[in-house]
Amino acid sequence: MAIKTVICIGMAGSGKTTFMQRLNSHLHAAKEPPYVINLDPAVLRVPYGANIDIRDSVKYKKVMENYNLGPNGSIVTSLNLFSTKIDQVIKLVENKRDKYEHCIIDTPGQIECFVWSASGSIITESFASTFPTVIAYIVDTPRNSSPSTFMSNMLYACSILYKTKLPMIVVFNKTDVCKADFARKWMTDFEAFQEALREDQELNGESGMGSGYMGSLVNSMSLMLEEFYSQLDMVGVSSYTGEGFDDFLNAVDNKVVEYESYYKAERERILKEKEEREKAEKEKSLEHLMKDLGIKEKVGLEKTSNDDADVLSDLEEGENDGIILRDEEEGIDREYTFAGDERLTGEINSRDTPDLQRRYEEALQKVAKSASSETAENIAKYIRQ
Ligand SMILES: Nc1nc2c(ncn2[C@@H]2O[C@H](COP(=O)(O)OP(=O)(O)OP(=O)(O)O)[C@@H](O)[C@H]2O)c(=O)[nH]1
Repeated sequence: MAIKTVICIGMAGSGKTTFMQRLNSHLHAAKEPPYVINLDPAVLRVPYGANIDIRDSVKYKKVMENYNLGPNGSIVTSLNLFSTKIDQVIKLVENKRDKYEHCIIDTPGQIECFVWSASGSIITESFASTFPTVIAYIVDTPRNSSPSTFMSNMLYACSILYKTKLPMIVVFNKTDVCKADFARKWMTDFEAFQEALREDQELNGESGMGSGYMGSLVNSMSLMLEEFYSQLDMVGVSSYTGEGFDDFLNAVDNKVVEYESYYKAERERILKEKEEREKAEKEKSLEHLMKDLGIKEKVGLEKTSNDDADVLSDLEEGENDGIILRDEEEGIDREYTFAGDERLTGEINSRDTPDLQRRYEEALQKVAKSASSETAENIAKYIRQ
């Protein structure tokens, strides 16, 4: 049986980590313990037992020092370094398919570092192409009770939905402080949202968010979001009390069915199209090259392909698979770490290893796009010159 994967994404402070902790204990109580992954390299304390923790592999502070980066740059670089090993992570999770029903993943609080980075896409894609994967978008309910903040958050969720092309559940967290009924109403009844906007304007006058330019922008945006809302499931939960977690798990099951029946086929179609486009481009570039060289027959086209280029991973399969003890006591044995791979941990200075930067960039490039068409284009350009 395929492991259902839930990737938790949300604005800083929305309660992702607390949600993960509660979900973990909820599944433990139901005798279905999940496989847990932490992808936040900057978090100080992980209050749940993680089976895979990025902090074991990449030392966030060392990356900051060695690469002269600020906090966000270091998070992105740590994720980049980690993503070069994602195939091994996927293999590990795959090997657990008989033991676990769910795999839950926590992501960095700096949402853009994950959602809009190349490594974030690589990690998400890798999971989504192997397991039925669902995005849980965590929202801080009390902070989103004003129509304009709500709208901004929904627009962000919308961009994530269209970026990842994965089924999404909007999780209104902290319902112990503020119930999520208003959100459900706003998402299903356009008139109710308009009414809330009007009330906001009356209450706050010109200084209110529902007034002036902002008001008309939010108004027209809410029309556009109707289509987006129709693709979503929403649940209200409290990570403090555990309220709503059964609903959340039901929503995950619904979305997994949706993933299998719609998203999977759609993803495969997009990937196939992309592959065909790249193949056509590659052949076109090679044809140019042959023309420039004055060779008439298209000899050895396959040979010039870079398909056999070095694989990302330079660790042998199975290497470092041993159980490693972590910094703090979490009551669970971590199953995987890249500790010992100095390039990842940042234990050594990049200046001492001149090829470090190059290998890192190469690895990313190989994943990001097919190198072969680019190589052919470069050769053709060079010869034309
Ligand atoms: N009342 C209430 N507070 C909550 C709930 N969930 C989280 N919090 C609080 O919200 C704050 C942020 O929670 P975190 O779990 O650290 O949020 P996060 O999204 O992981 O934070 P970053 O990783 O820093 O972005 C903490 O003070 C939590 O105690 C909840 O269900 N109810």
